[in-house]
Amino acid sequence: MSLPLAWSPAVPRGERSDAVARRAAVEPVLALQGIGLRFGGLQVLEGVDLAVQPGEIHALIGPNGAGKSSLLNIISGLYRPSAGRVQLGGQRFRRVPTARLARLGVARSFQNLALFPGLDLRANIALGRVAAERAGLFAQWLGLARARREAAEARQLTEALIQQLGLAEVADRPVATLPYGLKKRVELARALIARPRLLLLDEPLAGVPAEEKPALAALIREARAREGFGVLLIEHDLAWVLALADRLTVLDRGRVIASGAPEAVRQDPAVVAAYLGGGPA
Ligand SMILES: Nc1ncnc2c1ncn2[C@@H]1O[C@H](COP(=O)(O)OP(=O)(O)OP(=O)(O)O)[C@@H](O)[C@H]1O
Repeated sequence: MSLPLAWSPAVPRGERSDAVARRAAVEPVLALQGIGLRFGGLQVLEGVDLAVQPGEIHALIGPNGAGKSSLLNIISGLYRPSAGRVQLGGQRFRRVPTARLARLGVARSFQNLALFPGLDLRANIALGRVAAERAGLFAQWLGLARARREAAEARQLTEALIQQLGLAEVADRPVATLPYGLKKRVELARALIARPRLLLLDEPLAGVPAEEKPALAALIREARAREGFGVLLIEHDLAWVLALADRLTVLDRGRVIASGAPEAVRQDPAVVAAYLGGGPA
């Protein structure tokens, strides 16, 4: 028996680029060791181990209330785990320093869009670069060489992403006037402009019209192949998870009940039982 799901329409899975293969030889972009989380008497997570390799799209799935968002909040420093360590950018943390996330190579998109509706799309994307800039505001004000170089690079990257994500025709429009599917692309572009090593995506396809999902999923895969970053995503649309992810980790009531390639996980009896018992996530 396997999860009652049809495989999604083909997303080009693509060959992993040489750059991705080279980076795959190095350490994981994210490693969680023995993560536990308690809220009062509620044990939300317990003994969670998980690693994301460079160039890997890793999906975190599980029934409602399994602890997926809490785990993402721990990785981005919003929650402090009650046990375990998070390894990011070669460093191990009990609590990840949120203010240093960009410097640690992490970018995150949110379930509810966090865009500036009055600003045009180009400005929204460029803002994603600010946290990753090395030259401080003072250097920018002084017009120092490094700051000028970074500003030029940010403009180039913005334009490249606008092209790559198919946003050229709407680049000058205020984000508020864009349909939801395009707003999701802007949010993806804003995360990508920081050139992350780890991209955290919270329900990247939620609310996107069905006919636009294949294109958005393909854009995520293409960006990953081009840049070689690792992705950890939460997505409730399981058909798309199976099409997008290279690897799945399944949480149920705060514990990892399965981890592996999508086809193997899909047939795992514990996973089937968790979903059938609790209803699809
Ligand atoms: N800040 C908090 N305070 C208290 N309890 C919390 C907090 N955040 C999460 N929880 C609890 O932790 C458990 C896991 O919630 P979480 O949102 O992480 O699950 P999830 O797998 O993301 O669920 P869903 O798929 O429904 O979004 C739930 O019982 C939730 O009520």
